[in-house]
Amino acid sequence: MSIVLEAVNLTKHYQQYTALRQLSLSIHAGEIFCLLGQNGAGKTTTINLFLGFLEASDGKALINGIEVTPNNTATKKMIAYIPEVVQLYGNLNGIENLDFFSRLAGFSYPPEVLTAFLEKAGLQEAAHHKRLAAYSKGMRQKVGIAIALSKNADVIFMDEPTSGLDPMATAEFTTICQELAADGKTIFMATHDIFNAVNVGSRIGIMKQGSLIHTVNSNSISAIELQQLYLETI
Ligand SMILES: Nc1ncnc2c1ncn2[C@@H]1O[C@H](COP(=O)(O)OP(=O)(O)OP(=O)(O)O)[C@@H](O)[C@H]1O
Repeated sequence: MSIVLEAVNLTKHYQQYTALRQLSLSIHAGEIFCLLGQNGAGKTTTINLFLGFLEASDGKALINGIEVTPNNTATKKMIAYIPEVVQLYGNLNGIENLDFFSRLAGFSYPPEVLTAFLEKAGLQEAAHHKRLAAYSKGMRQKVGIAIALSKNADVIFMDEPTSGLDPMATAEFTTICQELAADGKTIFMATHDIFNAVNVGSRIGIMKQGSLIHTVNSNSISAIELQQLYLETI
């Protein structure tokens, strides 16, 4: 499998403070990588460096072998970002939001294709024509996933995707992520949800104070063991 995301000694300083310290990591196509760590451990900083929202102080972030910082426009086309709360237009419905945001990214699709993206993202058809203001957090997230699909992104970054989701919505979210990964999409998520990380992730990283301390394969560890390792690490 090809390496889609790569960090090479990736480092970020804010004045004297080091938020990310020499992160080296390779993530392959079809992987779901979950990054755990306490508040302030450096998870969002890592994502922001891959997104090109921040410039590295040292080292580099690469997407499909292309370094992010000097090639921001090219790498942005390969990725999508789903924040903790997906910002959409409350007075537009699901289809209209998807149409708007996919056009912003330079794509124009007929209604049946937009519908297919929403279905692939797990949004029930009955909701497609409802105004976003009536959507739950899980439904908004599905529109976010549909936008990522419409952009043809290879990599989807997610920040705290399961926070505030009920167990049913979390289980649905897990299934959708696994389907996306089976289609070859790469998912990188920052999360505090240890149980979900074991369930959905193919690999899990644990960060402490800007350093990646452990990476483990999810099939080699139980949720209880991961929780133990996490508590010993942080
Ligand atoms: N713009 C900034 N200026 C100064 N320090 C910053 C800035 N952004 C982040 N930091 C610091 O960098 C560290 C890492 O922050 P980051 O947001 O990456 O953590 P996190 O692991 O995502 O935390 P959380 O789980 O709370 O989202 C924190 O100590 C934070 O205060």
